[in-house]
Amino acid sequence: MPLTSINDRLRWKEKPYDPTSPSPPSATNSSTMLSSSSSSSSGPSTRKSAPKPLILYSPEDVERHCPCTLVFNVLSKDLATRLLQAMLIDSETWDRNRWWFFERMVESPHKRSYFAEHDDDMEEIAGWTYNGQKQEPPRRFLKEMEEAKLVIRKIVNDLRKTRAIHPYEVQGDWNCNVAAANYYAHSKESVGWHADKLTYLGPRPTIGSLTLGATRFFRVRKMVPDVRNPDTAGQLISIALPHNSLCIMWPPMQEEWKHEVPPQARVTPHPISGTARINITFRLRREGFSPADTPVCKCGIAMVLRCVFKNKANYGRYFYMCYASGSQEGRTCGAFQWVDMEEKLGLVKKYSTSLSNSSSPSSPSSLPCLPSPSNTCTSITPPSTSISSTTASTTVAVTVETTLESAGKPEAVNSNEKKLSMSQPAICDMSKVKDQIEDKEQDQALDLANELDDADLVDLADLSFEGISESDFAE
Ligand SMILES: O=C(O)CCC(=O)C(=O)O
Ligand SMILES: [Fe+2]
Repeated sequence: MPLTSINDRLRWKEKPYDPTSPSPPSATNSSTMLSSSSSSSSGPSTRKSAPKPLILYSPEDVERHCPCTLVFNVLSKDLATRLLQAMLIDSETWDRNRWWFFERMVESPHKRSYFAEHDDDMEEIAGWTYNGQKQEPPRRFLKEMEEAKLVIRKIVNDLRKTRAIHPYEVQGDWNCNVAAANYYAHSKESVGWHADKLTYLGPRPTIGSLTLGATRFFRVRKMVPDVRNPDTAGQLISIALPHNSLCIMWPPMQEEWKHEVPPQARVTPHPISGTARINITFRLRREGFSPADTPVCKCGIAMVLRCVFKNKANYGRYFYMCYASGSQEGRTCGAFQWVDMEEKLGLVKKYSTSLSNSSSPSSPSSLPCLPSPSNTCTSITPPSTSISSTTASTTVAVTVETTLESAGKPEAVNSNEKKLSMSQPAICDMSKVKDQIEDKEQDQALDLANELDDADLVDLADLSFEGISESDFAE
């Protein structure tokens, strides 16, 4: 019988024991494990300056530490079993991703396939380019995937009603019309550090990631220092994902965080799949971000849409860049172009007072919520608040008005948060954020996050490195 309430599903009574965990869950209530021991794959956790890794088992802890929601027992037991069985059969004909890594062709340490809901989606996905290469035509959603999609769509949309929706996100209902599926045969199969590509999903996507079969750790780390807690930049967070769990990655997960499924020493076999794990990421193929809307560089290959997270001056701006290096022996034409996301999304902007920290019109730092101190928009003061425009402070007063009619009046979603109204002006007082942290500290935290990337190159060179290897070619 399917569980009916989200609250039921968010509660997981039995925590699975995973022998590969450095700190297996205890019988006590505490499900957040703090451990300084490094996990099976080396990485930033070994660095002296890196904050201690966290290992999370409970939805409450996941919600607290990263922009993800974990839902246990998401499908009925029967549907989860049928879907796992159908995907195991289907996965026999899936393939590994291949791409150029410097001068050699490498392949992903897992198998992968794409699925589409409708015929139009099929045609469009057939035009998608990943790793600078045209993809195999997608498969049609299996009948069990259609069933799962309905459940996942409802959960995501119900939760979205309780969250602040950024103007760049899809407005109205979220749908999952495409899916990428991964097959990890055993504990050593993995996917490296990456963020899911925005090219065809658009900015600030929501992704529903379903796990079937063996429990694996899903690791996330924040690349952008949290202005309220810069020490956590680069912190490794491992989340145990058991059979029939849904991990919803909310924005700005793909802009500001990276994720991976690391190799493990061993996994506890699942009764149906043994050591294998199937993952299905349900996604929304977004209007305005089709191959026809994507610029092509001199290499004749679709460029990739990305967001700046390292450079402070351009932080949060989107750009297209050449992504041919994965397809032509590591060569790229170096093409680069900024995207005016507000214009692309048809948002109308009004700058109401002075911007002492003047930002480019195309920078989303001119929008409420950015830089985002957390996964939700918490630093929004009511529209009626008057704005100080003293030049010494970094007060940024921005009125944003969108052409979208969908949103209603502002509405409190909890004691601290106000739902962002799309049709009314919203004001973000940056001086409050700025007060909490000196510029220097921000730079240091940003440096730490960047340094951690360099550490990855050394430690994870054979598997993944941000920007170069499998990590960025995963999707
Ligand atoms: O297997 C997982 O949980 C993650 C897969 C993933 O990150 C992807 O497909 O982009
Ligand atoms: Fe991913």
